[in-house]
Amino acid sequence: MESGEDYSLFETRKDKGRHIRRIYAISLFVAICFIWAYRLSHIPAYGKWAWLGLFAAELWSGFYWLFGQALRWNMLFRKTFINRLSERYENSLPRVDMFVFTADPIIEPPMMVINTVLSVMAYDYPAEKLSVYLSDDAGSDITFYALLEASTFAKHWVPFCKRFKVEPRSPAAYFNTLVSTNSHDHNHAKDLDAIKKLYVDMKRRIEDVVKLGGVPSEARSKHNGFSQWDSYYSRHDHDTILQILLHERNPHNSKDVDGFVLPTLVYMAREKRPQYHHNYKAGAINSLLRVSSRISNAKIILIIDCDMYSNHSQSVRDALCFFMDEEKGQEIAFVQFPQNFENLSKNDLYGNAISATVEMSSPWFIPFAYVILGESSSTLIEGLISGGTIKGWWNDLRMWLYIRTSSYLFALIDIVWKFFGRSYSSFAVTTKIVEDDDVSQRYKNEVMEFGTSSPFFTVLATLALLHLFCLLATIKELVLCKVALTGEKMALQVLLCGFLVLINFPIYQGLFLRKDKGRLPSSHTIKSTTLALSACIFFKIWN
Ligand SMILES: O=c1ccn([C@@H]2O[C@H](COP(=O)(O)OP(=O)(O)O[C@H]3O[C@H](CO)[C@@H](O)[C@H](O)[C@H]3O)[C@@H](O)[C@H]2O)c(=O)[nH]1
Ligand SMILES: [Mn+2]
Repeated sequence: MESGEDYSLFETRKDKGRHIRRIYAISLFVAICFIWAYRLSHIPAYGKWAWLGLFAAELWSGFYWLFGQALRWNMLFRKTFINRLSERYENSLPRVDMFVFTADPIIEPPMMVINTVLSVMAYDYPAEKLSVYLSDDAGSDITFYALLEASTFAKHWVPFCKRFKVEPRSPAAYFNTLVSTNSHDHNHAKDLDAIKKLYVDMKRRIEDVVKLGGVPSEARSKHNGFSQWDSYYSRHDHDTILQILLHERNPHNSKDVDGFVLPTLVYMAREKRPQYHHNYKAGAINSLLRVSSRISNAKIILIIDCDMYSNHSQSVRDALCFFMDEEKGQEIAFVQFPQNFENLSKNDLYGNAISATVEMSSPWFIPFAYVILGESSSTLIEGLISGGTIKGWWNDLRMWLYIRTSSYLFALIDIVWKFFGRSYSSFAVTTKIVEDDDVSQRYKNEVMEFGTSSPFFTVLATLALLHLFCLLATIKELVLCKVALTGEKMALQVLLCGFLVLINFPIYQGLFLRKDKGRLPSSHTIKSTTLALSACIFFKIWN
């Protein structure tokens, strides 16, 4: 057998710039050590505890940064050769089962779920070898209704994707990319209009059912699958609900409009009883493994959350390049695709928060400045290289600060609670941002999305208002010349507060200025203003 470079189905390359990257990382680490040394060698007599608090924060940020380097120290890039795969194996490709998970028709809207389902049904792969299973942990007939609609829409969508080599194959994501590009191809434009109309009609029907909170009896009577809900007691207490919507053994209802067979499509809500723990997604995977083994029994399984559509039609083939590589395939059991978050930020967020309370003229200022400037410019460059914008980078910086002051705080509270044997966490499923046209418009304009009500936002908004009050108070003192601060300290305070206010700007906008649906709910405006004002009054009296 041939072997080597020109034969393998994938190759692994090292990062070319790794030496520069490492030297840079080391220099940043040295600067961080200097910051720690400064904190330890300059402990003041007055305000000792605040100083040590800062040291603790910097120690944590420093270690956090250090752990992050583990991902960057030895970066590897992998490339697959799908042409070689199809040259050798096109006629003997293995079956692939695809598991999609959903758990709540409100938090995870059925439209989002079926867009994910459709994106994997339309993979560029022999359809008779593909099966899609939707696990619904809410056991919701609304989700089942949406999947039924999707099975009909797939008959048009899958051939459309193949005809025009559509990318990405989630209909919502694809239609979003079209806003700017005008099609010159007459056939394409005509078919596009038709498919869009089908999609919009389906979307309206599904959203009507969601608004209604149940499937109307007319729609129910069209499919006997709904009868499985007759014995349904609650989402925590029901029999197994299993419906095969598309299967090649049912020739009347398994082909697309061009007459080609579609992937198998199955809906499942596993049996649930209050006395047995369901074990979340892991429990659902377990049940689907058993069910799928009786229906399609593929040895390759792709697992995807309902909020993560597949953004490339070749993804299955990419994964197979690893599994089927003659030399190294035997050692590979698991392939992880990178995740891109569209409604958050393009990069993972990392960095450093170091309060620059050291005086600018002191040599100790250098490591502070180096770490802050060095880290922010490298994240900026990294962002720009991977196709981001300056505004996006600035938003990332914001998100990073927001996440650390809200979700980390809640995670800490949760851990403390758990330590005392209680669980406080009510977040079994992460809240998803519902994609509609307004939302995607705001996303394109890089406007932050709040919309939903969450205790996270109260914390964020209260802190943001405190920063604002702090800046106003400092400016007031400056104007009234009440305090004789040295120019340098004052400048730093204004700089720091000003920076925080700038970072928090979208929150003030969300609280007071915006009118759209993505603004902060007015209950938050009232709550956080009250909290921030009472904190101010409290400190005023206390001092
Ligand atoms: O009882 C449950 C709870 C959740 N899910 C599904 O599990 C997936 C992940 O849940 P989500 O709330 O979206 O969690 P995230 O924080 O977004 O998920 C991250 O963290 C999870 C584990 O905590 C991983 O499973 C995910 O892949 C990873 O993206 C979703 O499809 C849910 O529908 C279930 O099927 N059953
Ligand atoms: Mn998720």
